[in-house]
Amino acid sequence: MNETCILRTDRISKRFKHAAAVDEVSLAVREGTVYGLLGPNGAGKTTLLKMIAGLLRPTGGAMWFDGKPWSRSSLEQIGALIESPALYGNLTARENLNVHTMMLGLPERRIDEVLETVDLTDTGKKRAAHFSLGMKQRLGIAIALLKRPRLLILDEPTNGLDPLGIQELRELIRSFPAQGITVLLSSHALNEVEQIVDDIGIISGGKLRYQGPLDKNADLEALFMEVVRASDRRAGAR
Ligand SMILES: Nc1ncnc2c1ncn2[C@@H]1O[C@H](COP(=O)(O)OP(=O)(O)OP(=O)(O)O)[C@@H](O)[C@H]1O
Repeated sequence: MNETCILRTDRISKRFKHAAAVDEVSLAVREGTVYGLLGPNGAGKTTLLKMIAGLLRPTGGAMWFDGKPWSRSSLEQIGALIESPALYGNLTARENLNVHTMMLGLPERRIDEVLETVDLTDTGKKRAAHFSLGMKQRLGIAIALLKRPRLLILDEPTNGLDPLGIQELRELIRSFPAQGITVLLSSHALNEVEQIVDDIGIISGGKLRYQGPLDKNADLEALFMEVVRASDRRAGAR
């Protein structure tokens, strides 16, 4: 994959005490695509995304954003929703967004723009605590979009959503590349990912086992099982 990459990691690692949660992972996320990071529970997906989003410090390797070494200033162009969105339950969607626009020093009109993008313009006086899970996710994404990121990181975005919520989120995510936003998301729901992503990376035991464009005719589940089982066998043989 030699096209322009908005993000590259070069053998990035994160060790907690003596165990490597992420072990020399080299990701290549092409600009203008949706990249799906797949892996079983505990594979290292969240840890990897947290390093890219500046929430955890790598213990090894390097990261490149937009062709330059990753630095704190890269975060001005990286939006992230990792784990559940941090919302004020007693505030409306607009009020939640207002807190963030003030903190970021952004004009208030951004609020209307992002509400429109995530289709939450009509929630009026409803407080976030009373939102459905799908609405909370979309408000979390709206917050991440406020600063107009070029890369949006979403950790398990469809987790816990009902089929309608999943469908709405899928359409939203698919609309991002056309708006100049590259998406890097993690998931273990293969059938959902299959319909959203352009490229996939399969991670297990902290290592990237496979990376490439998703072949729409290929059986993703079979590929996933093969890659993860082979890595389990290698781990068992050690
Ligand atoms: N702060 C921490 N301290 C010690 N170990 C950690 C810490 N955070 C994660 N780990 C370990 O790192 C490994 C990878 O965890 P991580 O949450 O990144 O996986 P994941 O692929 O996101 O899993 P899931 O799909 O279950 O969320 C796990 O073995 C986990 O126990």
